[in-house]
Amino acid sequence: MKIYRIAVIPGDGIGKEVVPAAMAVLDKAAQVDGSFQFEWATFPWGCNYYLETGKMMPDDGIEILKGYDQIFLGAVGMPALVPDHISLWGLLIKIRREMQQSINVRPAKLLQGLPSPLRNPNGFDFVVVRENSEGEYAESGGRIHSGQEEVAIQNAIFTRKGTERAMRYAFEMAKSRRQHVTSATKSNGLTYSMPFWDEVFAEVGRDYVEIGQVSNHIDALAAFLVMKPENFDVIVASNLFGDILTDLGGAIMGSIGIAPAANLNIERKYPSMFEPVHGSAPDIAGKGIANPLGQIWTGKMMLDFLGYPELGLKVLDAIEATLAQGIKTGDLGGTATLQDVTDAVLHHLQ
Ligand SMILES: NC(=O)C1=CN([C@@H]2O[C@H](COP(=O)(O)OP(=O)(O)OC[C@H]3O[C@@H](n4cnc5c(N)ncnc54)[C@H](O)[C@@H]3O)[C@@H](O)[C@H]2O)C=CC1
Ligand SMILES: CC(=O)C(=O)O
Ligand SMILES: [K+]
Ligand SMILES: [Mn+2]
Repeated sequence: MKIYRIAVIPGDGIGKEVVPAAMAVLDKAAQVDGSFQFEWATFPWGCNYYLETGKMMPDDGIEILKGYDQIFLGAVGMPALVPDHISLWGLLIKIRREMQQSINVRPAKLLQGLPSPLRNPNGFDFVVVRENSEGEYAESGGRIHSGQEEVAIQNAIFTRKGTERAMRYAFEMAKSRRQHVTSATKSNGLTYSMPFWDEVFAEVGRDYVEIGQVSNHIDALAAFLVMKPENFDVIVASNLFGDILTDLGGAIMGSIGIAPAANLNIERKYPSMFEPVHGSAPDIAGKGIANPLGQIWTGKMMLDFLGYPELGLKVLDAIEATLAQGIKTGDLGGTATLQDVTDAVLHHLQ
């Protein structure tokens, strides 16, 4: 029997609730398949750990994680007690960087059984390929002076290597989808990074003449996702633009609580990390009412990456069957608890 050793980091807030729910679904999926099992190792890293030790994870945390096949993470952040830039950069973004998880794949589509808040969702089905290692999220800059004289500088870093890597990944993905890539730009406002981004998109695009290719400014693109989301297939975006577009992707599905994501080390040299789009949702944490579907769909993406796409589809079918039954948490307008939804998914997964 094949064993997958998965490092689990529930993290903070609702991460602690949705992760065990998704683990139960993944264990059931493994049972349905019958050829493999998960062996979970849970690490209590996050903001409570920080409040006790002064660190979000131990100094050898990255080395520990390298010993596992993949990482399954919930969410990080306890903004009332730990500043967000400390908590996220000390754990989530640190893992993304040090494990060279350079691509963040975030699908969004109209689900069976879940009406979109859009009047005309037109069966939209797109994937955002978010550059995940650089761009606007760069530890480059500083703060000087204080009071009225204070200055803050935040640099964005775009390398040819990182930019090209994200774009090639997007074009390759489009080959097995609907043959179209949209690039999110803002070259009318950002005078260095985005003209460079556009040039690299045009260059890489020449290797994929059979794939449709369009650039949209990020502001217009955000509006198009609301007005005609069906026009998009693969969207390639920088780190910040991709971050914003994918909360929007969740919202037009029905809730950011269902949006999944995968931080991929595409070279498969280090573990990849599977964590949903949403954060730790402090406003609803600890009540048992968080939507576990984003974390469960994220688990489906881990199954895909491990080489079980048909099993992954069964998980997505079970999610849709649950929604079609009307078993929905409060973010989707329902009254079901996290446990009700998880039980229904487990029931439908046969
Ligand atoms: N990848 C990560 O670990 C992320 C962490 N964060 C962190 O999470 C904390 C809260 O950030 P926010 O900006 O409030 O974003 P958030 O995604 O945690 O929450 C935004 C809104 O969506 C709702 N929501 C999110 N997930 C839900 C779910 N599964 N079920 C039902 N409702 C859900 C929340 O209740 C809240 O009203 C901060 O510390 C932030 O830095 C934020 C985004 C991503
Ligand atoms: C940090 C964050 O919001 C994200 O990676 O989606
Ligand atoms: K998350
Ligand atoms: Mn985000």
